[in-house]
Amino acid sequence: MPKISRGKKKAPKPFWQSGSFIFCASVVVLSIILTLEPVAVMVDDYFGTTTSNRALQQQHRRLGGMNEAAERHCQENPGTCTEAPEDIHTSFQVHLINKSVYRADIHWDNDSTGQVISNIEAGASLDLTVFPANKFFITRHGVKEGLFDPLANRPLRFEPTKVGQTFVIPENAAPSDDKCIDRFDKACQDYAKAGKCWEQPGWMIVHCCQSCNEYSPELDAARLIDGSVRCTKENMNITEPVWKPGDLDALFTKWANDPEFKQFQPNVLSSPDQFDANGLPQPWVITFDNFFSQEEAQALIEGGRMAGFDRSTNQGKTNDQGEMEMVTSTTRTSSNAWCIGDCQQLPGVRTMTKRIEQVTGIEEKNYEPFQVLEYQDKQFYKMHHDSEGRDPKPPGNRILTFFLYLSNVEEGGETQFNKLGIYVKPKLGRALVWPSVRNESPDFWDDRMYHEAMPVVRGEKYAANHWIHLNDYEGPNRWGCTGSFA
Ligand SMILES: O=C(O)CCC(=O)C(=O)O
Ligand SMILES: [Fe+2]
Repeated sequence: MPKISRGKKKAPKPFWQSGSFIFCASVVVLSIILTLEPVAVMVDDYFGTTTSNRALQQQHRRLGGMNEAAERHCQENPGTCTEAPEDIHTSFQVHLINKSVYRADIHWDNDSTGQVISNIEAGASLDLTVFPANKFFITRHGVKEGLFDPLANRPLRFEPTKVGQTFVIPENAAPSDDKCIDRFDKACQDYAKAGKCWEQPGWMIVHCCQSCNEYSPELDAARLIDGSVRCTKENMNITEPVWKPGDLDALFTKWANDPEFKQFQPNVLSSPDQFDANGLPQPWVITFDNFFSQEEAQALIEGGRMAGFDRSTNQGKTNDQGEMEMVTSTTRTSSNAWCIGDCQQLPGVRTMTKRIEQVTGIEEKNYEPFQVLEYQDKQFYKMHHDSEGRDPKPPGNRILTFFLYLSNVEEGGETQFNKLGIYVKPKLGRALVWPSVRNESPDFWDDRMYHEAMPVVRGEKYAANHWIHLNDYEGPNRWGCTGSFA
């Protein structure tokens, strides 16, 4: 199911609720009960040859009710529960070689929007375990932009039929020159017919341009597919930024001094009253040590689980359609989930956002959805900045980070501001707040605000980011103009 930005949409029936899946799951369970030894051997075999698929696993877990053994089999053998094979032993291995210059994702074609089962580096090869009738398609890594066979001008697809087959992503495979195409045949037609092109224009234009042209011609998807045409500030109605010079200082000063904020236990860790070695005023960093309840923290953690925690990614290059490639991060080993859809509606999540709106005076439309973070043993996030010099995208720079510690951590997991020498210990209920821009120029970053998450030494760390932008974020996000569809 696609992550259509921030809105709600009726999900297509997942495959594990289909008759064929139930049949498949029953076969797995029965095989395990009746012939424990061979099935165990077979599953062991699979471990070495397939990449476990966390997203799939989490979807299964979220939906619940699935037999544990069947669930494990299907998780560890991505793509194997798509069709009802007559006999579970009919699975077989095929070989995939990537001669292209692109790192590619392999999607199991589920007749919807596909399910990533593995990825393959440029120049690498891979063994895949598949079942008869499984179909696959290939995209650039991290976005669903299909790789095409340029000679045939067709998306690259493969449909294994026998053991040992080798499939090749050719040297000159590349995204199609024609950008106004449907990335998914049936799903695009179905969504466009159901009026989704206007409901979720960004996702639909980028993924289903051809169908939007056909079913909602007045949207003019063929023109808007070009990110530089679609995402202008004029089109996005971006007018007044939420902060003018001086507003940043005024807000933090109020937090530090006004009695109405005492209930949140403000604690100033750095402020312009202090001076650095060059005699320059220091930036603001503040904690509110009693900002939210345990129930609210739990709501965000649960919401994160509902949305599905995935290994954290960074944003990579932007393509012509305005999508940013998601690149698995090496500087960040944690997992995160975007609190969208049902998560966003949880009462504890609503009250948290409302409180942040109240204390900042900035409306929710300028916020990214909560990003919930999960750090297990030894996981970290190396030094980085939450914003960039001058962010040219319509929402503009992230101006403020509201960072919420959703758990206590036995040891480690501090947030360190590398240039300021400040360490903040995780504590349930504590909010750490800092600006990413300068008081005198809120559209430009403050390069002193580099920070990092120290490795968790003992225990687990849960936390959440609420990033606030200078301009409206919600509108540009709906139109696919923020670089991603989270
Ligand atoms: O986990 C932390 O302490 C900081 C995380 C962070 O900086 C981020 O997610 O951008
Ligand atoms: Fe950060």
